Amino acid sequence: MKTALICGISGQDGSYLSKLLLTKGYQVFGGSRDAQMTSFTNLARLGIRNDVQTVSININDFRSVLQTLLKIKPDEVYNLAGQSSVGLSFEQPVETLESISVGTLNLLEAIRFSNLPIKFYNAGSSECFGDVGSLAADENTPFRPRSPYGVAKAAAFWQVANYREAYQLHASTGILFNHESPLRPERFVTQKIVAAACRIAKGSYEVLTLGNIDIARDWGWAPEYVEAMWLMLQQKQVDDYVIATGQTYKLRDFIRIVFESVELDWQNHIRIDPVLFRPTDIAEGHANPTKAHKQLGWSASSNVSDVARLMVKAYMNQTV
Ligand SMILES: C[C@H]1O[C@H](OP(=O)(O)OP(=O)(O)OC[C@H]2O[C@@H](n3cnc4c(=O)[nH]c(N)nc43)[C@H](O)[C@@H]2O)[C@@H](O)[C@@H](O)C1=O
Repeated sequence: MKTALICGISGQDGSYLSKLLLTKGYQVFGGSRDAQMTSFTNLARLGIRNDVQTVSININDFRSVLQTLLKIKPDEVYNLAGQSSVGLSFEQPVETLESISVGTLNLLEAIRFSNLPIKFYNAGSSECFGDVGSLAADENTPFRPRSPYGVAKAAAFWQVANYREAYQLHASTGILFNHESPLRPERFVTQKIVAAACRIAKGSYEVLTLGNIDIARDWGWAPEYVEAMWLMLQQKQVDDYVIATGQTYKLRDFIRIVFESVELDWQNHIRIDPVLFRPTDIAEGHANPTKAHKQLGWSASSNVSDVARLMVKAYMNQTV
């Protein structure tokens, strides 16, 4: 039986990845900063709260990381921890940089120091590319991040690449484009829209206030993306991969699809507030996930309409 340690177990990806690894017969340890004080509601929603052994680990504390690795001796470590909101990173740049870059470095250094044959997955991000216009970014596209979050993820990406070359670690970064699910908090725009549209459909008189709705993104379905994470660690040839659907849509389109699926006209229910615009943003995100398709045999099955409808369905069922 293989053992996996997932750092950042309480988030969307940590929960779906746990479920996937459990179905593959893994023993799953889930790391969280203070496991005794965390409610792990996402694990509970997926019905796997009692199947995951939770442990307290602060990846910003080298001692805590090393001790956890020596105790659990995992075959695979997944780093999904750290501040995950691009918007919040403008308000908390130091916490963002520390939790992402220093946290990743601590994990790499502890793996190296422990001498254990651990395979390491690092959660990278398309935010690293910045604004590349209509160019579909792949693994060779240079990074030019436009947010503290993107800068931190870029630093972590190069740390992983350096440890792979310098110390022959089996360490990969998945450069994931936006991926959504019912486990997304409302801090992210897709769930903010879904939640508001569903509440309005049920009689709420609220107005949905948004920032820049002219942006465009490649939105995929999170449960499919965790499969790509696992596949990366099963490869003999260690590498980094862009994970995305390969299709880009305007946020306006996502809003329209969501409101249409609850039989409302979106134009009657939203307001734009420039306060919600980011100091710098990415106008369009385009991806070329060909390498993942060719080498991992992975490709996205759900498109943006599937994502929107599945999220609406889940929200409606949950609150009925
Ligand atoms: C790949 C990347 O994907 C995610 O980061 P994100 O793209 O920043 O996601 P988001 O849902 O916060 O914003 C998407 C876009 O939507 C615009 N937008 C308009 N109005 C609102 C609004 O009201 N709220 C929010 N949050 N965004 C808004 C906002 O300005 C931005 O252009 C994370 O998973 C991250 O961890 C990650 O790695």
